[in-house]
Amino acid sequence: MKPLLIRDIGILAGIHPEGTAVLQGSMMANLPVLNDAWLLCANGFILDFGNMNNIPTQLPPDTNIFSVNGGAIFPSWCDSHSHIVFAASREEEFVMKIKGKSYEEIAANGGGILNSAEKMQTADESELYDAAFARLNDMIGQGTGALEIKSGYGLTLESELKMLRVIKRLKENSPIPIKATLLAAHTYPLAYKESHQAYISMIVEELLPAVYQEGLADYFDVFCEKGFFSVEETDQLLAAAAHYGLKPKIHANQLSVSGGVEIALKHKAISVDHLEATDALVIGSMTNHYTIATLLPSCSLFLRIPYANARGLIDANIPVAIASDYNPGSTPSGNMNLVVSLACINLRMLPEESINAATINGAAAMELGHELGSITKGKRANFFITRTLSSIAFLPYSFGQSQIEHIVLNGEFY
Ligand SMILES: N=CN[C@@H](CCC(=O)O)C(=O)O
Ligand SMILES: [Zn+2]
Repeated sequence: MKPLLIRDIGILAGIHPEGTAVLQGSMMANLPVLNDAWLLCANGFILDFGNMNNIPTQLPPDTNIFSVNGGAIFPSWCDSHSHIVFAASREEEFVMKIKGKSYEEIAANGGGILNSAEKMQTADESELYDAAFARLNDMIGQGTGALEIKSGYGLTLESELKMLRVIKRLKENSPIPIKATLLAAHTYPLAYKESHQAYISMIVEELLPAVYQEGLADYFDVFCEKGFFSVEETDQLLAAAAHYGLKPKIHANQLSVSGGVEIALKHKAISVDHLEATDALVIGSMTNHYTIATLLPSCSLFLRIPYANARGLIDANIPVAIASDYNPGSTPSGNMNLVVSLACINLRMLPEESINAATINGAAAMELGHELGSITKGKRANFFITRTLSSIAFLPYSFGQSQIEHIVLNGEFY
């Protein structure tokens, strides 16, 4: 791998100082930039950067020199919440929603997660892998440079393991870091509708030990919601997962104020995700914890549900990340550029706040902050190069229109 010097960078964005772990409160609006810059990468990492006035004259041998002619560079998006392993799309539910059915009504009639789970039972593992790899590739092309992927469409021992093995293969073959999350507690399979404890026992006594043995998961997730998993069931599951060293990243308060946030905080969750239904009490309970609030504005757009109270969370000094939630039901899109625009438009986050939420705070929500999420010396050289931008704000402002011209991963053009 040859060293790479990029020159004539109009805006080099996200040059957070070494050691910046996560941003909260007013710091979220601080996106440090350098204008008229160069950037040097070697062995897959960021070696140095500076102003064009001081471009290095002594370069490592064989350095490739590339001018971006005034284009901007941003650290790759760190997408900390996705469900990209699935067997089939669900556009029939999309049409049902257009005709007036709600997400809950569709789910209660065997659609939703159960619809995906039924198809997962018979899905071929290598076909699942190929389809997920194609989605991953699309996301990388849209600027994503780190990704979390959940199971949760298996809902049986065999199918959850099948999904996690697909994620493991994606991890092994992906050019970007991937974190795996066990989400067997996504919904109750029909057979367990009246015997929740039997399904929980399967997760605790069979699935968790098997997942641990094969090293298939980094995190544990529960959909804590009315009609899905109760607070008590979530508590029980998170305690069991902790025995296997799996920290929580949970779905909470998507459809109602569920108590999921408080139980996640009790178990020291890395993040609580969704929060479309969040009142002042929930925000109050999150202050003085390190748990990140991961907001998913494309899900609100697609389901026509309320948007999370990002301003309330930021004003209460809670670190906010944003992520795609790419899945076949509530968010069939993994485009983080759109997520960043929606965060500005509908979460009323400033462009700087949105970009930080999708980069450095997204990395923190996957415990990858030491290697990703900013343009910092020593970090992995994952970033994207855009056309010339009149300002940082132009990126989210030009919503739905890609400004990306090149992707660099591990210090090489992708
Ligand atoms: N809410 C739970 N899980 C997914 C949707 C799953 C589905 O509908 O397939 C979400 O994050 O939105
Ligand atoms: Zn989700």
